[in-house]
Amino acid sequence: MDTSFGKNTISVKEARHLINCSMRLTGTQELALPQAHGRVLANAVEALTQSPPFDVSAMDGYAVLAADVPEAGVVLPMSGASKAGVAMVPTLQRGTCMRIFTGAPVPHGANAIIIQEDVEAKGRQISFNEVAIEGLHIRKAGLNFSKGEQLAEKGHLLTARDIGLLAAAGHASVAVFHRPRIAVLSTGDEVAASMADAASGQIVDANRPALLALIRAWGGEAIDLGIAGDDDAAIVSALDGLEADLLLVTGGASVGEHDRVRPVLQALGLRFDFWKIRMRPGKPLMFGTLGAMPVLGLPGNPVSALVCSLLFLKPAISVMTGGEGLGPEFENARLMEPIDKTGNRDDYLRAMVEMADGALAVRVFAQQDSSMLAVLARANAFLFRPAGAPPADAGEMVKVIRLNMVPGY
Ligand SMILES: Nc1nc2c(c(=O)[nH]1)N[C@H]1C(S)=C(S)[C@@H](COP(=O)(O)OP(=O)(O)OC[C@H]3O[C@@H](n4cnc5c(N)ncnc54)[C@H](O)[C@@H]3O)O[C@H]1N2
Ligand code: MOO
Repeated sequence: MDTSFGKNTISVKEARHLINCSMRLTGTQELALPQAHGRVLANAVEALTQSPPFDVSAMDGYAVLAADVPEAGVVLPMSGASKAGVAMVPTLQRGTCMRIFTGAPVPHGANAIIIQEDVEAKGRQISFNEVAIEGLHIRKAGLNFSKGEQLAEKGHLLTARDIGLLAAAGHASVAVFHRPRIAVLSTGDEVAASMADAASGQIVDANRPALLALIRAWGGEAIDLGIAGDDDAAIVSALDGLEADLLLVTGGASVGEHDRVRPVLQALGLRFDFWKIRMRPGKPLMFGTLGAMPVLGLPGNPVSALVCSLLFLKPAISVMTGGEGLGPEFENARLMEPIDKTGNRDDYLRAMVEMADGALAVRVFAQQDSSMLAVLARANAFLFRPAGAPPADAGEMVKVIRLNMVPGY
């Protein structure tokens, strides 16, 4: 634990571990399937029924016993029909055929479907222009899934595809984790809520809107605490009565005497786990707990705040909803242009990746200032360089994080 607030810095991995360890699992609730979209499953889900429930036809045509149509030119009388949705499965008499429609149960005694384009119907006499092969155009019972088969794992984020699948498997509702309640407070005398509110010398708050959006995209319930200026009373009042699973504060994490967040939180009883990590951008990240509530203090620079969100907030939300709290995925890419050596912090450089000769290629933006949200918004990747990495030439392999692989980022 760093209580000196000055010299010691910890690695991204250590910081993520400390943050994740402080996250508590939210409770669970049962939600009707359409409402469960985007939520995280609290239990594994099994099929309550098999699909299809019985052998069904995949085509409109005629059901036959394959042995009755061993060659083209056979003529069979039509003895009835099988339609989708009927309660009774009909029985096919040998030496006859039955009209059948897509999704209808295959009659007992039939084992092949000849599509209607391959027959000539003269009244009830059906002439087959194709040979019947056993199993042709039949979807066997349980082809899609069988009863009791596990269809989704605990911790899975439900997509629209899952919702359809679980409905087909007989579920009307599922147990999901509550959305973690995550509060966001922007700080700083210079920060205004909008252009209309901005006095001379102020800038418009970028971090709070972006963080609120990320919280929602990553499965949390966002609580907007607004903006507090650099004065103790405003910060205390913004936090008054707050009940949240995590508090995010942006700005005021650094060392200036106007950076009031840290001293105020400390006066309120915040127990610090760390302050400062070996990464760029995002060095002055702080983390601790205020009573039972974890508090993540993000740097005020917008790019720093958003890089830290990807590396720490997303995993933290995942832990609170039963996930493993892993960091973003790295992929290999070939450098298109040389890059400089890295300093004593891990670097997350704003970059562009593209496909070249079937593999990822990457180049970094010339401007990497952590205030430049315009560059971050244009970037589609971070190029990761570990602290102390030497210069790298065009053609060398490097690690990248593709931003369009991260939902909502
Ligand atoms: N002497 C030192 N100065 C600084 C250090 C340091 O180690 N020694 N670290 C620098 C680094 S790195 C960062 S990152 C910033 C972090 O500063 P704070 O977290 O205290 O943030 P502020 O000073 O309040 O703001 C920094 C920057 O970001 C703008 N900002 C703040 N909030 C918002 C917001 N909600 N929306 C848009 N922009 C925001 C603010 O106006 C400043 O320009 O400290 C360095 N300084
Ligand atoms: O770490 Mo600061 O976030 O470099 O700008």
